[in-house]
Amino acid sequence: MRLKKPLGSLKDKLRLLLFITILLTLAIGLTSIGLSQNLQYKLDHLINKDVSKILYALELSKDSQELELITVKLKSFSTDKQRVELLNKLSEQWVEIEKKLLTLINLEDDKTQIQQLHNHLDSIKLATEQIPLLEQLTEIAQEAQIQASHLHLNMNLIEKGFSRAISNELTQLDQMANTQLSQQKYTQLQQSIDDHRELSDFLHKGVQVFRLAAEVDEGADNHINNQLQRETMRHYLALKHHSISSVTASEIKQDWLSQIRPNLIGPSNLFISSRDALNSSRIANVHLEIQAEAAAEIALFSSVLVKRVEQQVEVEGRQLKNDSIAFVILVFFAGVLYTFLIWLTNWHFIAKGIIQPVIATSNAMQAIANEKQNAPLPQADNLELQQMVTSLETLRSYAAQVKSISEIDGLTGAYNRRFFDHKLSQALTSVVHLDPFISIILFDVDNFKQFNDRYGHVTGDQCLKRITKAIKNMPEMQGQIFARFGGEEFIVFLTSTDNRIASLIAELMRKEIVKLAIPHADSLHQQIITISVGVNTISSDIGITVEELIHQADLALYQAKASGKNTIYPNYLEVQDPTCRKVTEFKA
Ligand SMILES: Nc1nc2c(ncn2[C@@H]2O[C@H](COP(=O)(O)OP(=O)(O)OP(=O)(O)O)[C@@H](O)[C@H]2O)c(=O)[nH]1
Repeated sequence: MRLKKPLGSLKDKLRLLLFITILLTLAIGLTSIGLSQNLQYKLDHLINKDVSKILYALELSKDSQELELITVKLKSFSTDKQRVELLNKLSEQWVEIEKKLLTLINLEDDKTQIQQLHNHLDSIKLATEQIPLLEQLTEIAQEAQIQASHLHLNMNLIEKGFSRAISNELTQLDQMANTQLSQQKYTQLQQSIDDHRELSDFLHKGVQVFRLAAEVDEGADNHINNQLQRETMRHYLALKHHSISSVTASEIKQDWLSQIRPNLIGPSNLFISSRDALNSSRIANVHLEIQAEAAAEIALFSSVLVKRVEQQVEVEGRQLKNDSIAFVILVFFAGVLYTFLIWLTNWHFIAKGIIQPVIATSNAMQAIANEKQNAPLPQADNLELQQMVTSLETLRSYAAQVKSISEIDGLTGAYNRRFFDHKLSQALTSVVHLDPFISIILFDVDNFKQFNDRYGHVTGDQCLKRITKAIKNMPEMQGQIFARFGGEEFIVFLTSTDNRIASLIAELMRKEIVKLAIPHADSLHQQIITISVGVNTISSDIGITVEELIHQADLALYQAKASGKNTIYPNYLEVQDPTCRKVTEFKA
């Protein structure tokens, strides 16, 4: 057997509705907050992280390029002050680059990128560690450079002095030769000519030495400078071993050789200084290249990072746009769903649970008030409504009882006088328009006082009940208003029934009572209960009141009584059939 589902309370349902609404509101609210925070986070990430990353990466690239520029300048500085300034700038630039790398590490989420940034930090460390060495190398290079320049200058001055002195000596020899020629001192002249030639050769060789020494370049390749050195030394040796017979020229020779020698052979001669300058600046340049390479790598990394973050920003921006659209759509549909659910729950709980039952109850009450006993009651789907329906059922039951009380005679079960009057009044109102005739049958139990007196009131009551039952069960009485008129008097009214038919029915009624054969010792008619019947008929075109109609029926009854009882007396106001008045025709 299927168990009936217990009804829930509307109050509980409304509480549940409130709970669901709060839950729904909270769910939608929390989801919206969550989604908007997610969007906010993404936006923050885009603006604060990605954009900052691009800015720092761009600055990093710029700083790295500046550092490269410093390394280039450091390869060709001219003064020591400039060198020191450039080296300081180099250190500062590395510090700046390091700071930006650290900021980028903080901004970066990608582990590979972070690792790369750390690698660059390591190369910065190496580069900065090399700066003191670079300082030394550039200093040595510069000193060697200065030394070489100094020697060049020295050689230049010696060359000028040498050329001037030898030229003077040659001029003097020329003059001496001219004098000897004029004096025709041919032997001496020959000696002067020889001395002049020797000195001229010496000058020529010396000029060769100076020319070669001047070609030594600190910027040139060591191979070239070595060749120059060999060449110079060869010419120097030739100069040194140049034979000069003149004592004076020989002294001049020795003097100039002693001046030239330290510059070419000394501990820090022109070639050594040039090589030192070249080598030191070469090593410094290698170190500067390493620095420049590290900077270039950082610059390259920065530009790649910028591109990558730009692409990331583009993707994230697109994603953010899509997320924003999705968020708006989601919130819109959540709102629609929320409204729909609120409407649905309201409809279910308020419209269906309250308004519809109230209307149904109102209709049911209206029906009860209109005495429609079979009117449907509302369908209960909650406890409160169930209580209301139960009350309505009770009310309907009470209404039915009241109706019954107000219409039915308590003893006999026939209609009562009030109901009869009401129905007759209605019939009289309608008969004017519809019924051609309306007849009243009024009967009274004969000698009932004596019956009561002899058999008692209880038996009298039973007698009245049997009479009522017998009359009610007559086929002719079906659908007719049969009422207890008062005491032992009963009344019937028959619509659309003329006096003749009504009289026939009245006679059948009288016979029905006779048939009952209720013993009545004091009756003059076979010592059984009998009735006397008065019939009154009116036609529809006669305006008559209920009281008058009944009064006429009462007069007919009186006539029946007066005629010896157990008889009927038909009265018809508009007499069409005179035989109707002949009471004897109906006698049993
Ligand atoms: N048992 C009983 N008697 C009733 C009831 N109502 C009225 N009666 C009695 O009916 C009797 C009517 O008496 P009467 O008016 O003298 O009429 P009657 O004796 O029938 O005489 P007639 O009408 O001339 O034949 C009274 O004795 C009433 O007490 C009732 O409900 N039960």
